[in-house]
Amino acid sequence: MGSKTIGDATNDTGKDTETEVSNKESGRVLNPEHTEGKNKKERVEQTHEQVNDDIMHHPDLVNPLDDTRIDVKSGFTKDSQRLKSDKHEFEYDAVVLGAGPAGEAAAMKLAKSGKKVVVIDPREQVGGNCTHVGTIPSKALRQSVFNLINFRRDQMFTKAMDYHQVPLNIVLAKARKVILQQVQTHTRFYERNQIEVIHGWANFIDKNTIRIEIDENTFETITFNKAIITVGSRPYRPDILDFDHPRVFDSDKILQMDYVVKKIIIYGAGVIGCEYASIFTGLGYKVDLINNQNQLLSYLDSEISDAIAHDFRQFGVVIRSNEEIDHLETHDDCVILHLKSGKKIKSDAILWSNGRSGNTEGLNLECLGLKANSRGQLKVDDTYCTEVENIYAAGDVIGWPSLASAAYDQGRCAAAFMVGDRDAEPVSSVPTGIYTIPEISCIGKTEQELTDAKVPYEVGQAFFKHLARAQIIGERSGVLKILFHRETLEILGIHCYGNHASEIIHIGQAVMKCNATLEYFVNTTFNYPTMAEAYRVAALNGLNRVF
Ligand SMILES: Cc1cc2nc3c(=O)[nH]c(=O)nc-3n(C[C@H](O)[C@H](O)[C@H](O)COP(=O)(O)OP(=O)(O)OC[C@H]3O[C@@H](n4cnc5c(N)ncnc54)[C@H](O)[C@@H]3O)c2cc1C
Ligand SMILES: NC(=O)c1ccc[n+]([C@@H]2O[C@H](COP(=O)([O-])OP(=O)(O)OC[C@H]3O[C@@H](n4cnc5c(N)ncnc54)[C@H](O)[C@@H]3O)[C@@H](O)[C@H]2O)c1
Repeated sequence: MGSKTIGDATNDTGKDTETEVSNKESGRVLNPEHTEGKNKKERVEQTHEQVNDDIMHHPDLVNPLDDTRIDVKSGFTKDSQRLKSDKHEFEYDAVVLGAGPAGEAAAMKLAKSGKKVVVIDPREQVGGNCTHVGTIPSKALRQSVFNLINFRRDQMFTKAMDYHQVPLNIVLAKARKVILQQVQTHTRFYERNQIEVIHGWANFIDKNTIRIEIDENTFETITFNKAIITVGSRPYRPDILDFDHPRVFDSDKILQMDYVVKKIIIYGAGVIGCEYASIFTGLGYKVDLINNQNQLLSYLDSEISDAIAHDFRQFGVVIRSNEEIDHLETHDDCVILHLKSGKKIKSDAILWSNGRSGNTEGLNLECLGLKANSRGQLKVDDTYCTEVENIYAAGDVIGWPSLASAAYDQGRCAAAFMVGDRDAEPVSSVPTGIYTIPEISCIGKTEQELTDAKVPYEVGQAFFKHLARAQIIGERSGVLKILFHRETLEILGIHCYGNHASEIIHIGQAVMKCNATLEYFVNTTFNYPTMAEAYRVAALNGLNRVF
């Protein structure tokens, strides 16, 4: 990954005097190497060299899209510091490494449980990769493209307007606004809960001490009773690609694309690859989607996987299945992808979207006796505790399911275990929500899984094109499938393809959670016309098959 350069804005703590004072008052110790005399200076420089080496492995943080800085005011004053409730000799009850959804949820739970907690994140603003480069910008971008597609479809507008391409950075204007709003919202959460936030890179010195690199010359050490690692993940970058080349992108860098392309290669047909295939075709780009498997998103219900592949092709995406990169040629005006099968694909740019790696390299985990796996992920038990008893981990850094939705719940649960809540439960069931155009969402078992397990199931389905609401809002494709046990009518899986699928699924999720049967949907009156009516239609369709 790229290195953090001198003057990189991510090093600027930009703290105001109030925060500085409260930091001192909160008892954090400035690194003696930094504050002591000249003899120590050489040692400082040496240490700094080593740290710089570590930083080479840190993710190349993409700065907030908006230049507006938002400082978190910790809310700490001399008299309002949280009282330490645990019996230990450390400065903090808990330290949280990373201010993404997992870190935020952990910090909130710890603070609400009366713990003195500090959050460390090198980014100038809270929200994590989720807010700055992941979920939020990609979903805001998708919404803008979705609006654009609907606008173009509407004959009232297309007659009056010539078709022209819209550059990505213009479409991103809305995303910038959403990011700013999100940062403001989350900043207030930290402030209101009096949680101290330090902007810097954290790494361990031992199991109760962390060093924070605040800027090029300032290090601090803090001591803590318990820690939670929520440092998230970054795009996996193989050595064979030069990500400094202006035509080579990953999902972080793509948000800075400032030129218009006609054609783009997306390498990797996972969730990110498929979501961006929708975004780019919506913008009028020609897309080559390279899949190293024979089916798109093969863990989905196979009818839904076929449906998205069919719709992609209709939009002009060329899906190339069972292919693998051999090498990439880069030129000033194009890239040429050479595949192991001998095919060559020429395009204006490439988006590499083939997995992510946990941000564990710079943490000095060796000093704790912890080792991440080959994807930089940490192993935890059912309480989110690592192999070191006072060190916990949650979110993308522990691997499954690598979703913002789950990261938040995992962070909160981990903190609940840290404070000894008896009713804490680990996250085990997570819906899938894929924001392609149209969306895909599902929960529970697939037909394949039920068939393999020899469960006597039946299917009920509702096609969106028959629903009044869908006709009113102009939805052309979409289906809701309910899989249920043909004897007990227990709901076993729900699969939805179509716009609003990620919202629609939650009705079924709630019903499944209450252990209600398929009959719930026929004995309950739904608002009309709504997309939710699909449940009634699908349930009746399914019941008609039972004999
Ligand atoms: C393009 C894209 C789209 C996505 N869309 C969705 C979606 O629609 N729905 C969904 O549920 N999920 C989605 N995800 C996944 C989601 O963004 C992640 O699962 C989520 O961000 C994980 O949260 P986290 O708290 O574990 O970490 P992150 O959000 O990754 O945050 C970790 C934080 O830790 C900080 N950090 C790193 N190293 C250190 C260190 N040494 N010291 C201190 N702090 C450190 C980082 O700067 C970062 O701010 C998407 C991801 C991508 C890339
Ligand atoms: N709507 C959503 O929920 C959403 C949207 C975008 C991204 N995400 C999350 O982001 C993550 C990344 O998505 P993606 O599409 O890039 O990839 P992916 O996780 O779907 O994997 C794509 C391919 O890369 C491989 N891979 C994954 N990590 C690797 C690594 N470190 N080294 C080598 N190979 C690796 C996988 O085995 C797979 O073949 C996913 O976990 C996904 O859950 C979620």
